[in-house]
Amino acid sequence: MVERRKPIKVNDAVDRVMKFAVSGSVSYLSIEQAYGHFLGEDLVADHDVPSFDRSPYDGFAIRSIDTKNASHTNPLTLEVVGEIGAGSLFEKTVGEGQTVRIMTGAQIPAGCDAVVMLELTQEFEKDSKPHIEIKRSFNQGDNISFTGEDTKSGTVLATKGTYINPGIVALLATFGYKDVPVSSKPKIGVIATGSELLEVDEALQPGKIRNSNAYMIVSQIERAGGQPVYLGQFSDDLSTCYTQVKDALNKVDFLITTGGVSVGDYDYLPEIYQMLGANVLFNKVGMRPGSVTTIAEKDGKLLFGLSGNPSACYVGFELFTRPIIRTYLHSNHQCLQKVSATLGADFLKPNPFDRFVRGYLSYDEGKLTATPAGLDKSNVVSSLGMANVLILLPGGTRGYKRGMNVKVILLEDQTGTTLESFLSD
Ligand SMILES: Nc1nc2c(c(=O)[nH]1)N[C@H]1C(S)=C(S)[C@@H](COP(=O)(O)OP(=O)(O)OC[C@H]3O[C@@H](n4cnc5c(N)ncnc54)[C@H](O)[C@@H]3O)O[C@H]1N2
Ligand code: MOO
Ligand SMILES: [Mg+2]
Repeated sequence: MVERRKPIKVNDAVDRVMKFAVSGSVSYLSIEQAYGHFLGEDLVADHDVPSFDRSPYDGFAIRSIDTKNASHTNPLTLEVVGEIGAGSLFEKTVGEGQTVRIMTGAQIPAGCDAVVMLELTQEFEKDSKPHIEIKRSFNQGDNISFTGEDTKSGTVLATKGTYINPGIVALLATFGYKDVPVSSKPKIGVIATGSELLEVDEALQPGKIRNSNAYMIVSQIERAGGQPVYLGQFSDDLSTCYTQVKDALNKVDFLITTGGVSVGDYDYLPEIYQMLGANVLFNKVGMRPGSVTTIAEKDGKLLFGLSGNPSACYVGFELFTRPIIRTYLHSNHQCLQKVSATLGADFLKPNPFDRFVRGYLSYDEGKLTATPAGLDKSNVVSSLGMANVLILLPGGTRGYKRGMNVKVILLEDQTGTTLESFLSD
């Protein structure tokens, strides 16, 4: 009689795995390479931005006091005593009745406290000297971009573990990070098991399939921020698979295997964990797909035994491996975000287990709709291509009808959420 496995709840499973989460080290990359990595330390402004009062317009820097009585009927004439573009300085102090032609981004000259846009002035020559006419008054500070108005020195602009998007790259450059401290990516080994597996460039043969999981998982690792180390595909042979898994553990931070975790004659992973003396955290989860997901730990190193079925493999990775990767990268938003959406199609099949249905989000007049992406079986691959969310349908006796409110897990989001909020939502 085959062992009967006792399923645990998805949240308990996530919690058990996360007890073994560790953070990695910090290394340096040039700013050109930093995009797509994760900050290895807090990004703190070490100077005010801007670091000097500057003009937000092309125009004239003036002393507002001079314009006190200026109006349409009483135009004010000022002598233009200089001209500065961005990056240049006006070295003298501007005096009464004087102005300096100034370009966007240039430092406000000493003596001036406001800027008039070019369009509001009339330029002319008097006594062979350039002058302007202004027909309204200005207040102190009008049209000045003040020191520190963008950000003040000492402000934490992004915390350690933040995903480096193009905006973060702009901040890194602003604060002079030629070399950027980044979280070192965890090395994650990938082994595919199965005697039915063909290489991706092999022609189909009777009873065989191409190994899609390995390439899918490698991409999921990259999307999550890890560094995949593909170690190959192996036939269902106990001693080969054992040796491969044992050797792999010395080379990587975590190891993912796909296939061989169920109760079939050639499902060797449970035996391999036993031979390794690994501590199996669970081998059955109350979820579909991915109920056979098995996770073990050997000397603190996690072994993710993901299902061979493509959709089950995919979901198991996003729920259990991704938060481990993000923790390694120092993120405190390790888990994928959950948001509310309207279910876009009936899903009438009830199931005692929680379902994670591959779906896609659409945005209809500000309303989020999540629609199942295709056939919802754990052995299908076709529904994965369109999936950008997992629609969470809690287990129970009822089916779900179009229009109902559901939670969805955002697969492509980089912000994430805390473990606490993921588990409580
Ligand atoms: N008697 C039972 N049978 C099964 C149970 C069960 O509880 N009792 N669980 C079913 C569930 S649920 C799943 S999910 C699968 C899990 O199977 P394994 O993780 O042991 O994976 P395999 O047996 O190796 O393969 C399953 C399936 O996936 C295909 N596969 C495997 N590797 C790949 C790959 N790299 N790329 C693409 N496809 C792959 C393989 O050909 C099989 O079709 O077990 C059920 N059975
Ligand atoms: O682990 Mo299986 O995916 O529940 O189908
Ligand atoms: Mg099997």
